[in-house]
Order: sequence, then C-alpha cells, then structure tokens
Amino acid sequence: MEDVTVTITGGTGSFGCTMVERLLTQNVRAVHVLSRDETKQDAMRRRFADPRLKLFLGDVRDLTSVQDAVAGADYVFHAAALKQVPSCEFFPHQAVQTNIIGSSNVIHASAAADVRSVVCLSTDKAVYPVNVMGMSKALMEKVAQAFARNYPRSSTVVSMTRYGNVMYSRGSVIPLFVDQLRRGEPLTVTEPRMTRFLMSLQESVELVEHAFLHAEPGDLFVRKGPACTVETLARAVAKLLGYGEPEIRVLGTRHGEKLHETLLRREEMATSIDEGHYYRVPLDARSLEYELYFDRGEHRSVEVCDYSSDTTEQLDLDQTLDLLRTIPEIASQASQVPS
Ligand SMILES: O=c1ccn([C@@H]2O[C@H](COP(=O)(O)OP(=O)(O)O[C@H]3O[C@H](CO)[C@H](O)[C@H](O)[C@H]3O)[C@@H](O)[C@H]2O)c(=O)[nH]1
Repeated sequence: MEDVTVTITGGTGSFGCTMVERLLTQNVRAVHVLSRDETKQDAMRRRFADPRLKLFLGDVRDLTSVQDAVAGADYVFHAAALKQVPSCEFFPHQAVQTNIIGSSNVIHASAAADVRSVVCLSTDKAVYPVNVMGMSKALMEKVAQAFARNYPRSSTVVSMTRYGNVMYSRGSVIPLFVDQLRRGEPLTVTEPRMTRFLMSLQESVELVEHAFLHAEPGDLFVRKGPACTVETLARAVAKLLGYGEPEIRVLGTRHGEKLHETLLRREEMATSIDEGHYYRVPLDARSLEYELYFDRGEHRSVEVCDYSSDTTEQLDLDQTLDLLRTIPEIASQASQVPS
C-alpha cells in the first residue's frame, strides 16, 4: 500500500470506516471516500483528522461524482449499496439504480481512469436470490464478470467478494439482541433453526485485501467460515453478557428471508480453487458465442454440494461464545460482567 491512492465507495459505512482506519496506518498517498452522507463524512473527517483522507460527496448513480472520486486511484473498493432487505423489496427501482447501474458506473469509470484493481463487495444473498437486495447484487456480479469477459485487454482487474453476515454490523441481529437484553425484553428469534455464516468486520476487510492482491479479472472470492443457528446465537449473546438463559419469543421467518444462506453454489464450488482461508472462483471466460453456452456441458458440478450455512462447520453454544469474544464491541461489554 506504499504510496498508492485508494477509493472506497460507500466509504462512511462500517466496512469503509474499518478499511480507512487500516489504510491510514499504512503509507498510502491518499484515501478517497465517496458517499452520500455529509454528516457521516464530517464525523469521519474529525475522527481521522488526516490530510490524506479526501471526502467526496456524491452517489454511485451519478457518473460524474464517481469519475471525480476514482480519478488518480490505484485501487477501488466498491462497498456502496442498498443493503436492507425490506427497503429494496419496497423500492426495487432504487436497488436497480444503486446496486446495478451504480456498480456499472464504478467499474467503467475506474477502467477509464486506469485504476489497477476494483473489488466489488457482494453478499451470500446474491446466491439463489429470493429478495430484491440479493437479486440486484447478483446482477452487480454479472455486470462485473461481463466487464472482465468483454474487455480482456483492459488494464483494470475487476473482481468480487461475497460475505456472509458481519457480526455486530449496524442494524444487524447481535446489537438488537444486546438492546433487548439491556431493556429486559425477550429475545426475538425469527426461526430457531435458521443458520447464518458468521464473519467479523476485520475478516471482511481481509477478504477484500486478499481479493485485490490475488485477483485475476472476473474472480470471485469468499472466506471460509463457520455458521450457527439464530437460537444458538441468541443464547450465546445472553450468556456472554451475564443474562443466563434468556426468554425467547419466536417470530417466524420474515418476508424475503431464507432458512439457510449459500456462499457458493455447487457449479462455483466445482471450479473453485482452495486458497487456505479462501475459495477463489475463476471467471467463466467463454466468449459471446451461444454454442459455448448451449452445446457444452459441465460434468463436475453434480459431484459437489453448495457451500451453505447449513453445510459448513456448525458452531455449538460454547464455540459461538468463543467466537463472540473475538468481537471487540461484545468483548468490551462482556468484560464488565462480574464472573
Ligand atoms: O429480531 C430478529 C432479527 C433477525 N433475526 C435473525 O438473525 C439472523 C441475522 O439477521 P440480520 O438482520 O442480522 O441479517 P440478515 O441475514 O437479515 O442480513 C444481513 O446480512 C446479509 C448477509 O447475508 C447482508 O449483509 C444484509 O445487508 C444484512 O442485513 C437471520 O437469520 C434473522 O432471521 C432474528 O432471529 N431476530
């Protein structure tokens, strides 16, 4: 990261802030943050107080603001997205604008600016998508892959990462459980058997770093990780914070939710490369010839399973407790609990 400029779209979110902090501790030339929220930008400016941090007010939907933010960048991390399942469900056109067209703007503006590498952040909800958020992220992936396929001579490497649930991210279930415990309310569990991959914010940042260090055009990366049921998660949070056995109120599966999430589907698993903590799925680089899609089959994919939150390593209560202890926000609260 010596003397490079990095642009982060959606850079005032949880991922962006963690990434900015990490980059500013290195010898980067500049970090460009593109985001819509001037209040969060102001908070970020005060927090880091570093002249290398340049804040760009704008929107990925607006090509000019993207062009300004990627000018002079060596790397682009594309984290800007509409991520909430219900809001995308109610306003699909907005998800199309930000997650698909906005992503296309970021990729094409970066290529025009000779950026070396663009990493687009996606989610497990893009696999077998059942809601607009997942569907629009799946199309973002297709846009990124199409760029790699259609511009083989481009000097810009476009790759993708898919995340599972990031523990303690804003608006997610763990901070909700913490609030409910503090207020003396029962923990609302949607479906006790529902499973989710668990990932720390730190690991999500490392996944993006792995992608830009190792990506070939069109590669998709996921981090291997464990999962647990939401019931186990609820019990673990309560135990860690000294609340013992919590009262649980079962809500039922919410609209647009899946019982289990999939990080890689079997066809992707069949072509994936095991890179230790990560799987890398190379681009299906067939050219735009219809015969290649219709007349040639793939035999390996029936032999393997999806990489899903119910087929990966399942954590029990004690293992979930140990994992939660590694999350700084929870560890600091747990340390105040008398033993
Ligand atoms: O009151 C609640 C709320 C949620 N859950 C459950 O807890 C799990 C996690 O829920 P979150 O709301 O924390 O996360 P989601 O899986 O709904 O989605 C989140 O993780 C995704 C990745 O899979 C995306 O990053 C998305 O933006 C982000 O909201 C789910 O099984 C959900 O059903 C409960 O049991 N009770």
